[in-house]
Amino acid sequence: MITLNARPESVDFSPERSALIVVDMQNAYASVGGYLDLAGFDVSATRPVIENINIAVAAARKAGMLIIWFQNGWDDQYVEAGGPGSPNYHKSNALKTMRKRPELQGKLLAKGGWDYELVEELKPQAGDIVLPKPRYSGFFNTPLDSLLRSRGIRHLVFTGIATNVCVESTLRDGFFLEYFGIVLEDATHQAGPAFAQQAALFNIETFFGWVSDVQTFCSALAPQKLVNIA
Ligand SMILES: C/C(=C/NC(N)=O)C(=O)O
Repeated sequence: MITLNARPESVDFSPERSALIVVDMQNAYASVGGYLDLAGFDVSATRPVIENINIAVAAARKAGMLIIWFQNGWDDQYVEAGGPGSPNYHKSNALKTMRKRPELQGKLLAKGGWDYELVEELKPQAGDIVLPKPRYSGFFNTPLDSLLRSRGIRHLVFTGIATNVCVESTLRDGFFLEYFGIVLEDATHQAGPAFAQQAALFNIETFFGWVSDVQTFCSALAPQKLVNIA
């Protein structure tokens, strides 16, 4: 068992029974020219988040944790997005942006396109799981729950974008399914103003889970050996 310093209190977890979840680190959410940028959200501070995710992934992999990469989006005809009968059709800013700018139709969050791809700095490796998801929560219409249950996984460590949308949605659903959710705050970024990040983290640490950071996570997984030089 490893003890991770976190807010509001430390959490004990076993790396073999935990997964590191990387939420939607696609060009859509982290790159200039991607969906969030085109829809008017600020993506200028996402580079350090990508670096921190790489650090957390390397440490988790070394410690024997399962790595799960989510990719949010739909087929290029947007059948999976739902038509006017779906709230997603009305609330998705990607779908709204494409209705406003028809030249983007088929480009935003469409499987097979650049917007849907993971950013080039992040590369899943053999043994990792890459899961497409059609809605904000990674538990909805995906095999996530059975993949986790069949491996005896109880703790989910979250990184990715956006803290206040897909990260929080997935962590909340996980809470209801009896998973322990932990967010590494400096490996996440919000969609919207800075207060959205603060509000999501407040909700998580107060009601649904725990909040820590990448350095603390890495130190917990690979504690430095103390050398007695006296
Ligand atoms: C706003 C948004 C967030 N997605 C996410 N990955 O958190 C969207 O998909 O429209």
